[in-house]
Amino acid sequence: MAPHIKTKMGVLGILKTQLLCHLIICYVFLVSGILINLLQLCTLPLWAINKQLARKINCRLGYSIASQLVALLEWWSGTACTLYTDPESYQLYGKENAIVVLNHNFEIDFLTGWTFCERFGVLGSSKVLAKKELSFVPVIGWMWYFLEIVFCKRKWEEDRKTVVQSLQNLRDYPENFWFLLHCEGTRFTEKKHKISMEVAEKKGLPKLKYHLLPRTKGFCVTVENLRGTVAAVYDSTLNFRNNEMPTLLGVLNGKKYHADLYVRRIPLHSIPEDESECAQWLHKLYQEKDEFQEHYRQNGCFPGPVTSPPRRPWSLLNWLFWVCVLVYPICMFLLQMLLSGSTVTVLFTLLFCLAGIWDVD
Ligand SMILES: CC/C=C\C/C=C\C/C=C\C/C=C\C/C=C\C/C=C\CCC(=O)SCCNC(=O)CCNC(=O)[C@H](O)C(C)(C)COP(=O)(O)OP(=O)(O)OC[C@H]1O[C@@H](n2cnc3c(N)ncnc32)[C@H](O)[C@@H]1OP(=O)(O)O
Ligand SMILES: CCCCCCCCCCCCCCCC(=O)OC[C@@H](O)COP(=O)(O)O
Repeated sequence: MAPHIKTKMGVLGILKTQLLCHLIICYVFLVSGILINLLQLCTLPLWAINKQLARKINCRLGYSIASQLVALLEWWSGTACTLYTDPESYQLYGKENAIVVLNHNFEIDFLTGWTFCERFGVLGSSKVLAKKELSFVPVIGWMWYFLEIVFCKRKWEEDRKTVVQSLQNLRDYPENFWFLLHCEGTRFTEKKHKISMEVAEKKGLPKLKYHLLPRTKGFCVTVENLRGTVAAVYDSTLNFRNNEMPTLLGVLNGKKYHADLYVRRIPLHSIPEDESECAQWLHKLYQEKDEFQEHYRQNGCFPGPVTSPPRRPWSLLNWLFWVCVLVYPICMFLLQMLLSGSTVTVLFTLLFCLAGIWDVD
């Protein structure tokens, strides 16, 4: 490689680890996010007049928030996303509603999931059965309120009514959506795995090596309420190459990961209607998922053909748009402070700028 190219890449790499860059990224995300949340609030009166139009507008607004984090993964960190799936199913991704059943092992599961949504054009309308606490997270949680995300307290007696109602609301959703379910209900840890396998033993269910015992209520109620609306279940298993445990901070620092996602499309009509049979079906699915994980450990890849979807420019363009809109005013503000003539203001501004440039490593 020519030395000047190597140096250029090195400079970019160093830039990605700089606190100042991180501060700018966070500032752009937070300020644009709050602005978009406010715009979403403005669509409230429209819901009464034209609900479907309000939903479509909110999908676009939601896209503008979520795709910034996606841009961070696919453009800033350059993380590669490989999809293992059969070509016939590939043709249908993004063109139908689906329930996505995904393992939950990594901090950036949600971001990788979003990245696949982006590549198949369903990012703005993507849904999830999420824990209630996430609805209070500024920007993302508030955005989710307008995107009709289904929240649960993970106490079935309290959730039953609200989850069913929220799922019923999605029956006439005007955009194709993927509904994500982490049936394990929480992120995998060795401790949780041990407890969950004790539950499996008590219930006479086969042990799982790589997954927690799935909670079946959420899955069964989702299948029941979205039957006729959703075409298939996408059984998805995610791993990262080289046993990496990726983090959001790693992504922010520009660290490149490699995600491998194995997806099987299972038509919804092949899933039993009876609740206990449906639960049994899910347990069997998780035993199969365990086998796929074993295959990955043994071979470093999933079975089946590789058909990686290309990244699209929209997430990057949206991000650059917000950077242009929001970085200029803050630069002007800092300049004004520096030119203010007040020693205290100038000192504080300089200190602030230096703190940003300072290399914490
Ligand atoms: C082509 C590309 C394809 C795919 C691309 C991939 C993805 C993209 C898709 C979409 C992206 C969209 C969005 C992504 C963005 C963000 C996501 C972010 C965050 C979400 C993460 C979460 O919040 S996870 C937590 C919340 N979700 C869940 O919990 C869902 C699963 N849980 C359930 O379904 C539960 O049933 C419930 C929540 C509905 C109710 O829970 P509860 O516990 O009250 O009731 P249960 O009946 O389920 O449980 C009690 C029974 O469980 C037994 N038990 C006790 N202890 C355990 C244990 N440790 N493990 C297992 N089981 C246990 C207990 O004995 C009870 O048994 P019974 O026999 O009595 O029923
Ligand atoms: C651009 C600058 C970066 C700004 C930071 C953005 C942060 C976005 C946070 C979005 C959070 C959305 C998803 C979080 C996933 C998550 O939290 O899943 C919860 C599950 O594990 C279950 O949790 P638990 O069982 O309670 O451990």
